[in-house]
Amino acid sequence: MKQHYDLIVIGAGSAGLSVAIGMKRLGFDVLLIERNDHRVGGDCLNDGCVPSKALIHVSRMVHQARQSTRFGMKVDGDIDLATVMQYVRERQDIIRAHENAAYFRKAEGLDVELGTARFVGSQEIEVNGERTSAKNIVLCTGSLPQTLNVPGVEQVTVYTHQNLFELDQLPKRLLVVGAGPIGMEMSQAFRRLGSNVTVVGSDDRILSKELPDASAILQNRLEEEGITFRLGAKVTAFTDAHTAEVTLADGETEQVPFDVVLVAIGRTFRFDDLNLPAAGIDLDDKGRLKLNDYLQTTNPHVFAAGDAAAGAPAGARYFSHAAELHASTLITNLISPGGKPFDKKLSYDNFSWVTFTDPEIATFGLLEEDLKKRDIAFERIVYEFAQDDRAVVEDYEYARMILFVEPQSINPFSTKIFGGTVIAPNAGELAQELILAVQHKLTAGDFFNKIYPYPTASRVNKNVWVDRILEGVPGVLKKAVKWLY
Ligand SMILES: Cc1cc2nc3c(=O)[nH]c(=O)nc-3n(C[C@H](O)[C@H](O)[C@H](O)COP(=O)(O)OP(=O)(O)OC[C@H]3O[C@@H](n4cnc5c(N)ncnc54)[C@H](O)[C@@H]3O)c2cc1C
Ligand SMILES: NC(=O)c1ccc[n+]([C@@H]2O[C@H](COP(=O)([O-])OP(=O)(O)OC[C@H]3O[C@@H](n4cnc5c(N)ncnc54)[C@H](O)[C@@H]3O)[C@@H](O)[C@H]2O)c1
Repeated sequence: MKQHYDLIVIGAGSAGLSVAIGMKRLGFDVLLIERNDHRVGGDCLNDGCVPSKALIHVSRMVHQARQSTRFGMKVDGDIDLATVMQYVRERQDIIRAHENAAYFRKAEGLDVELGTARFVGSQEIEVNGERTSAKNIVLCTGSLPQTLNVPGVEQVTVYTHQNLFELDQLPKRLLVVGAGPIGMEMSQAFRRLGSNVTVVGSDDRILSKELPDASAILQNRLEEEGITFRLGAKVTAFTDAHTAEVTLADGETEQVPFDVVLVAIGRTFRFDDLNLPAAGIDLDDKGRLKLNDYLQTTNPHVFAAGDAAAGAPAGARYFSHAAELHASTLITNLISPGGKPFDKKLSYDNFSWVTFTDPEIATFGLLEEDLKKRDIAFERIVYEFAQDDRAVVEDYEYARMILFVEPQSINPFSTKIFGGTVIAPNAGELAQELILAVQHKLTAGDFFNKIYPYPTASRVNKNVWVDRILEGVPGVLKKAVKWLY
């Protein structure tokens, strides 16, 4: 470790790796600090995206195998969770082979220090008993699962995403507290692997950050798969190590027995070990880093990226690709000589995310509430997949696309998309064209004039426009065309 760097990055998760590698490749002298080698890759690799998506993959295979009994196949027996988790760990190890301290030192020439960093001055850090400083420092320290503080919780082994993937026996009864993305992805995965799953969610619908259409379609599918929901409800106590007292929406209470309880009720932060006061870095009233539009803390030399940037004025987005967006925004600003007036503000206008349930939910661009808040005139168009041949042959007619688009004008080909949601199998892939369309202001005509091979699933991206365009051609134009014919 040197005495001084151009940049110090604390935390080697999605955010820290993007900032550190990006700046190093641009020729800067960068120190990356992470608690220990096993944490390199952060939540995403170790106990977030990667293990959850590997588990979802296995559970989908099991589910599809069971579905084939409909066609006369004989499928029975139970899965062995230890073997499933072995697969999950193998997949993580493949990625870990190129996400570890030794690899980044050799392949990227990064200085990587394994230890817990703390501020000892405005631009000075102490790690492993040694001090170092930098022109700028980026906090990429992530977030933690919120804890469920109810009476009796001390008698319960509470699982969060941090220890869920250590389970080696399938719980017969899984209680999931929280109906957000972790709760929904994991409920379905465990249900498909064979657990009886009950979900307790405090909002009156699942995935309350999504459009109500998406919540309703997904809940219906999950109920068909056998998941039980208690919504508008809360776990108010644990009466013993395997029983939760749930207060329901109508005020009644219900005792819910369980073998394992997974708590996924959002994120929180702990900054105590960083000694932020030594660097003049303030927190906001929610305990998040106080940030401006440029991801700068109250110390002008210290910035934040990734989950740690949840206090940004643009809002909180807890995603690996949000960390990448923060990293590119920061790097652009750090290397541009202009200063504030020319710097890039963090914006989520072109942001998107996917919830990897089956069906998936992909949400992108400006949301309905953004459009209303900004007083932007829009129309909501809905495409039911029941009209699509591919959806019919593959049995997903329930799927739906909702787009927020410019109001119909004299030229129906010119309509642009502001944003929307697709709920369908592989919605994350179907939506990629739409995401590009939002970002590059493509028009209805661009989709209408594209020849989509029949019957690709993404033909829906054209079909959503067809009726609107044909009906939108002005009558006088139709008459003129007929007269000329
Ligand atoms: C179950 C689950 C599934 C998810 N699925 C997806 C998904 O499919 N797609 C998606 O985009 N997002 C997903 N996410 C969210 C995504 O994992 C996070 O948004 C992302 O990992 C955040 O990255 P980060 O770099 O900000 O933080 P982290 O990955 O948490 O990294 C922060 C690092 O900082 C280190 N650190 C903290 N303090 C110090 C210190 N003082 N000194 C040294 N090191 C320190 C920590 O050890 C940690 O490794 C999921 C999350 C969970 C929990
Ligand atoms: N596919 C993906 O990209 C993906 C997958 C998983 C997680 N993530 C990220 O991880 C973050 C954390 O996920 P999460 O699901 O924990 O958080 P979340 O905040 O998105 O959802 C938690 C849900 O729990 C509810 N809740 C809060 N307190 C409760 C209580 N006491 N009892 C019952 N319900 C309660 C909340 O109202 C909310 O609906 C998400 O914001 C998401 O960005 C992303």
